Amino acid sequence: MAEDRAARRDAVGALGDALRDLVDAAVRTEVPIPDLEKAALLAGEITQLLRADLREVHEIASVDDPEIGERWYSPVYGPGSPVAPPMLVEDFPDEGRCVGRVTVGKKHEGPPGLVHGGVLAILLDHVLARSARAAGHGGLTATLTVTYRRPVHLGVPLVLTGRLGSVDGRRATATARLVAEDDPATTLAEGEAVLVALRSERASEVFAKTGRAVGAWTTRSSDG
Ligand SMILES: CCCCCCCCCC(=O)SCCNC(=O)CCNC(=O)[C@H](O)C(C)(C)COP(=O)(O)OP(=O)(O)OC[C@H]1O[C@@H](n2cnc3c(N)ncnc32)[C@H](O)[C@@H]1OP(=O)(O)O
Repeated sequence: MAEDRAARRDAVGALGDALRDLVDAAVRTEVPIPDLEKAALLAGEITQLLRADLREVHEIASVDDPEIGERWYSPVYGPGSPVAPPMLVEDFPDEGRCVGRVTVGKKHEGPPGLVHGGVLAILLDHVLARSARAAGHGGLTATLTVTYRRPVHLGVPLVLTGRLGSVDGRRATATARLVAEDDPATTLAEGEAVLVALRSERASEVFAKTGRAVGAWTTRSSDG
């Protein structure tokens, strides 16, 4: 009997939570060497359990909805991803806007106590692309410009706002701003992007190995 997808999503999210706790502990621990060795053995046992049934790298997860673009293992927002911060994102499609909320922990540290700049770039890229997609202009990031204005500290609740700018054929522009939740007047970082929607025949080529429909990366008309 096919598994219930909602129940599987719950289980994937619970494993994601547990693994994120594990990763946080792994990058912060100062336990003695024998405990590190024991933890490595235990982690190996978990790996063996999960490897009993693996997807190929291009295969889309059974919990995903590729038409809408919902990805349960997204490194940005995926509930099942051990490496995602994860960011919670809310779409406001009528306003061409989306808002992400995230607190970045030790695993994404750059300079001591600060968030890695590459991690800020991925968070900005996500809200930039998503603000366009939510308004019906799905596309790949063609250019991304990040301006780092202030150091961003670990453990601080952050708010990222992406806004769709102009749309010209398959090309859209978007801007994004990153602030601390408790100091919304101070810009910590900004992003600008050009997003280009794939022609449908090109999308078929690019995503052929997934064996699935991929409407979310083209200019959308029917997927929702
Ligand atoms: C709910 C989930 C939300 C998920 C959000 C996830 C966000 C993730 C975002 C990403 O990370 S995307 C992954 C990283 N990006 C890529 O992999 C893109 C790789 N590059 C390409 O595939 C192609 O270069 C690209 C699709 C961007 C453009 O190829 P095309 O062959 O479709 O472009 P073409 O040359 O036909 O140009 C189409 C239009 O775009 C314009 N264009 C293309 N590249 C451009 C560029 N770099 N800058 C400005 N404009 C550009 C081009 O001028 C033209 O404008 P016009 O129609 O007005 O003439």
